[in-house]
Amino acid sequence: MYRRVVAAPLRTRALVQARPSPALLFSNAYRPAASALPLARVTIPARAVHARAISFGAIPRMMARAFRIPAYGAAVGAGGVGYANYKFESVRTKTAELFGELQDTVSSAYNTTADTLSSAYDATSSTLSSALDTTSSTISSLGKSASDGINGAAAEAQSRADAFRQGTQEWWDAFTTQFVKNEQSGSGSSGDEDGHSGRGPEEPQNNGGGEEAAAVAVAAAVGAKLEDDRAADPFSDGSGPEHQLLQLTRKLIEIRTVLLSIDQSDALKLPSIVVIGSQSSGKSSVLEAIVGHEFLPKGDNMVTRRPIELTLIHTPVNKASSQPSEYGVFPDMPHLGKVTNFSQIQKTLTDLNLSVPAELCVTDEPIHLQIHSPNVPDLTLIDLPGYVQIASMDQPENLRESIANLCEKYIREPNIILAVCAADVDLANSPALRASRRVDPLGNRTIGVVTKMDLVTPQQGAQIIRGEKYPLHLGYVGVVCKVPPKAGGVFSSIRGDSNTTITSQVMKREEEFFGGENARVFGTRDRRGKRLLTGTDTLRRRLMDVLETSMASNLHGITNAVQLELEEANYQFKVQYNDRRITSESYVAETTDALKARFKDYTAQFTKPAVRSKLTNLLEDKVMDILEQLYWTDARAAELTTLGDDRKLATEEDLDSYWRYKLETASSLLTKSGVGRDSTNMVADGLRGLIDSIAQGEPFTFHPEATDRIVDFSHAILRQRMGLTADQVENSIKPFKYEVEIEEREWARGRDRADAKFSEEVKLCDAKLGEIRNRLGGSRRLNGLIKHVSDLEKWEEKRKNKPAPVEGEETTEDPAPVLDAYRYSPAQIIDGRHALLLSNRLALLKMRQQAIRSKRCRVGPDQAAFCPEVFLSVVAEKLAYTSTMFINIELLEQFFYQFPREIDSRILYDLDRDEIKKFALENPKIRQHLELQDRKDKLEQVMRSLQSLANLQQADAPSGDRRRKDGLFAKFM
Ligand SMILES: Nc1nc2c(ncn2[C@@H]2O[C@H](COP(=O)(O)OP(=O)(O)OP(=O)(O)O)[C@@H](O)[C@H]2O)c(=O)[nH]1
Repeated sequence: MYRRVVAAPLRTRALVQARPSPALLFSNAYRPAASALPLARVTIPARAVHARAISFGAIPRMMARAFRIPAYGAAVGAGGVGYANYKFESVRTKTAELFGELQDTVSSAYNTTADTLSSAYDATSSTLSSALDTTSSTISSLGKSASDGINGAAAEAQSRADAFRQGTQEWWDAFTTQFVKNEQSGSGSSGDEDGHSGRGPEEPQNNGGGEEAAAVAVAAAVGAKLEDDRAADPFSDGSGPEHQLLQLTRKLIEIRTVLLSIDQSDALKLPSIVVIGSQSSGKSSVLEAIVGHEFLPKGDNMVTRRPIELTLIHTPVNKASSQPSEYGVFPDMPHLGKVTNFSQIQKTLTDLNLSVPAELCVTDEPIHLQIHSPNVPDLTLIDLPGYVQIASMDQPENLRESIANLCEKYIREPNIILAVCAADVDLANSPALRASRRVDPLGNRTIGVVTKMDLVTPQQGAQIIRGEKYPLHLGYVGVVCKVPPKAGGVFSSIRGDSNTTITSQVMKREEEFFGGENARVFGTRDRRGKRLLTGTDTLRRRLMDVLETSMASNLHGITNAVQLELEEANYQFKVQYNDRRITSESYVAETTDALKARFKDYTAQFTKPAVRSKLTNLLEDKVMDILEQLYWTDARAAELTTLGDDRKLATEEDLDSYWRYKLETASSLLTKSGVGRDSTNMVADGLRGLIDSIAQGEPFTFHPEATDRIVDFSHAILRQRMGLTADQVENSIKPFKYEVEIEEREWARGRDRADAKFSEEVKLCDAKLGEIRNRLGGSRRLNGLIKHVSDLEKWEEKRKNKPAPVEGEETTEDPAPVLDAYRYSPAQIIDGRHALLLSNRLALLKMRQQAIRSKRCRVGPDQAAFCPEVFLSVVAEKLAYTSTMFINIELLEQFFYQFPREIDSRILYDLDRDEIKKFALENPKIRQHLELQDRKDKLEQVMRSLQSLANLQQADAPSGDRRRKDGLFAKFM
């Protein structure tokens, strides 16, 4: 169906024309000089070697296809010669038609062939002469009539085209080489390219004549080369029509995979081959024979529970590459990578199947597996759970129905059905055939595979695959897929035997079974005159052909559907995203940039004045605590205010040492209160709050894991810096623990701040008192309650201070102020106690505020003992100032430097491709954007592939059209 045109070099053509015609060669008259041949080869230009890779393999294959010449025919002997005679007639007629097409190819291939033959002749030069003599005498003994026949056939061919002669010359060269070889070895191969033995009873058994010899020779040359080619690469990737066919199938399989990843709608589906059959009918054995490895789950406990979508990808052997040429890939589990061990593939498949709970038993969630191998054809196959007759006790009741529904879903159009039936079970009972008939009554897309042919007699087997009882348009193929047991009863398999695949073992066994004596039975034809199809190899090739044809016939519909989907996707992309393309990577980069920018904005809260002010507030709160602890609770507190008003006391030196020590204690309490730790904690808490707030805003609400990461690493930075910072701060304020020098200006500022702080405190107390007042219902009630609580406390005090009673003396108890007890609830009593405290505190605060505002406190730092509030406020400010400097250097600057870098390294660079993708898809808006973009891209990719397929078909138009115009599956009619 494909034609290649290769221009032959002039010198080569001349050489071809110098060869004798086949007619002459078959006659007794021709006696080639043994020495002349090698001499002739020497003249072939070296560059012609290059042509071998392109065209040498194509000739025998095409010839074999065209002539259907059995390679086995090469066996020299009377039987073989008889068969050759029969074939030669068809050779003679078909060659004339085909040589027109083949001429150019053959001519160009001449260089290569001649080159090959040259070396072959060199190697056999010593025996060539005698071999040719033997040949000639054999031909001679076959009779003159045969010779005439040959001459006639050749003359007819010669009259049809000059080119035919040139091509024939080529074939003669091939023939002579092979013939000599066969003469020497006395052996030949058997079977045609479809795997048939080609030894059917209808074939003539004529044993004599030169025609037979010619046919034997051509068949031998073609067959041997075909076998050579197959051995090198059974699904050749070389040039030539088969290559194009494979390209077409492969491209369609690629397209199918992309389409499946876009969506599962039926409109965008290219066909696949679905394997159905009852349990133990041999489905797995057939698939494994096709793949060449034992890799499917095995076991009694219904181990196939999910559809296994198998994509076989033919990969040519690349000896130079260190990469494995044979491996499996689970696309849904990329972390597994290339699995080269097929036992591992089997284990993974078993685990994936058994992950379906026993109570469910089957599910329609498929497992995807790709197998790359030089030994597999490009195919897509779906293995389904086997039909069961009745569910066992531990299986769900509706199992039969579930499996049937699952198969029903997969055998819908456009899929091709591979209905597997065992030969030893009546086809009438085959659930696979029954299911396929429902959806494909004519069997237009059903291939029957009859397994276990060895379990019935050849006659019965042949009868089944004739398909007369249950006809299928695509027919039946009989196979024997059980791998022969090794000595010791163990099935031989690929494991531990790298040179033998299951395929070769199965093929060997099938060759024995369908060949030999059984060849008479299986070599017959069915009612439509078609050969019975037998053997796994035939099945493989048939599947390739059917899949390719089916896919190609779906091409038009798919192209239209893809075009429509693409237009819609383009429109949506324009409308929704204004054609703006994004990637997961760009989204991550944008997000981290935004995070850094937001972080920078927020850091404005951490300027030095801002931190200083916060620290000052912290320390002033401490000051208030110290004042309360040392002064406000001191019974002599009022005394200090009075002393301050005493004009006789000029400086604090004139003051009672009690107040001077008190001031020192207060100063010490403040400077030794853990300022380093507290101030560092305060700033670090501020930073934590900042990070929490920016990491929780959009878009991080969609990325909980990333948020946790940010929080974790920012906290880690802080933890790392905090100890050091606290120590540094503590060291820096150490001098203030011994001496505090105060300037006038500082004192004045401290006084103002102390005054303000007291005002604040007064306000707070007022507010609290106001709350209690409101709760009680007015000032009168508040005052009454305060008085009552005060009396109560006095009574309690008195009672506490009362001396212990002397034994024997009568004791008298002062009555508690119970009168008002019934007027207040316990909660009000508690409020009353608070109110009493607050009013006392208010009185004190107001008194001390007066002191702070007094003339004395305005004088300056030498009056510090009179005005501890002002002094402590100044110290607090100094501590805050110094602490801020060191916190800024040791903590803030470090954090501001490290945090953005950590964002880059922990989010931007630390994520691998999958994590980046996962991150982007977490954001629903981005996911929609990416999904639409991905869909559009894939549809465009599919459109491009479809376009290139159209080009491929156009390039192949003459033969391709011929086949297509006959309609779907025309080649199998
Ligand atoms: N004699 C003979 N036995 C075969 C042949 N093909 C398969 N078997 C045997 O039949 C049994 C079932 O074969 P499988 O390939 O596991 O059948 P299956 O349809 O995949 O079975 P389930 O996965 O259980 O549905 C195995 O013991 C095979 O060895 C054959 O051509 N001849």
